[in-house]
Amino acid sequence: MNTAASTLRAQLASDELIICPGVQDGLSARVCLAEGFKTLYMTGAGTSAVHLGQPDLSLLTPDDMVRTATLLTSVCPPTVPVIADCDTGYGGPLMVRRTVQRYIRAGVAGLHIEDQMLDSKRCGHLMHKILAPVDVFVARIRAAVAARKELGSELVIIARTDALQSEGFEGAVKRLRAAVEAGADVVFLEGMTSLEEMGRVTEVMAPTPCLLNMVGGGVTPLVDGETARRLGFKVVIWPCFAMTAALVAYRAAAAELKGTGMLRDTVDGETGRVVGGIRDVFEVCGLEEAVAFDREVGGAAFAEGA
Ligand SMILES: C[C@](O)(C(=O)O)[C@H](CC(=O)O)C(=O)O
Repeated sequence: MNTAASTLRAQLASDELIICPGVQDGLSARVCLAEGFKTLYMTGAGTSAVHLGQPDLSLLTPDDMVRTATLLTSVCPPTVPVIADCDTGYGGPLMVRRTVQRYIRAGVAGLHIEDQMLDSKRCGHLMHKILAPVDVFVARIRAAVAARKELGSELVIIARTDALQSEGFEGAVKRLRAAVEAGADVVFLEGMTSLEEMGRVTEVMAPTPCLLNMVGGGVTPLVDGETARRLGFKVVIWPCFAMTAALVAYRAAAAELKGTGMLRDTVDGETGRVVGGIRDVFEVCGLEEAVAFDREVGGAAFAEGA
């Protein structure tokens, strides 16, 4: 049987650039599936902002993350793998092992583990990050690799370093090399600040595939898919995609409701349907398929439709 992890491995082995929108809830995932994305990214920042209403500052627990992972994998077919943020692994090697195994059991196909300190961990595009010593980072990667082996999983392990800010390019690359030696499949240099750095990391880390993190309003210049490919990247994540789109839309709708006491429908000129109306939302969430399934297995509740 093809698992999501084996699908992700096949994507990594192909010529295609893997572009992953960042999602943190069922609706944002459904919208991306409908748009035809083949891989999704579960963002910690988005999970923190959307589920907790908190900034990306080490407030997430493994339970928060496993819950989000489970809801995402439950709406994705195994042909659409989910790559999940695993932050620092949330503790020492034993906690990393437990977390990684919970992610595997939740159906996650790939995850990244970083080298910030657990108690001061923050979004990689904020300042004054504090790094864990390299041997602590390597132990996290080794724990993830061992956890994968114990479950006979094909999970893709991505090593992320946040060392660029404090140790410079060479220091960061040293950490990535140590992580690859420990068994990481993909590397992620966080917080790059120039196209030059972006091209250099893929060159020096080859043949290990590199992940590029595109954060709106962050420190890394934003590039399109073609440029990312030309710079040598294999995976690109856009972690803020769903939360940014939601924030902008929430603000506009909140201002309208507050200002006028009502929200006007937007009607699609072609179909006459209300854009974002309740039927639109339910259909993105699989209304038709759910009704058909119920009918096919002999259920009577939706025999006349819904
Ligand atoms: C990739 C990331 O870890 C995430 O949580 O999605 C964040 C993104 C963000 O905070 O905007 C990061 O880059 O640290």
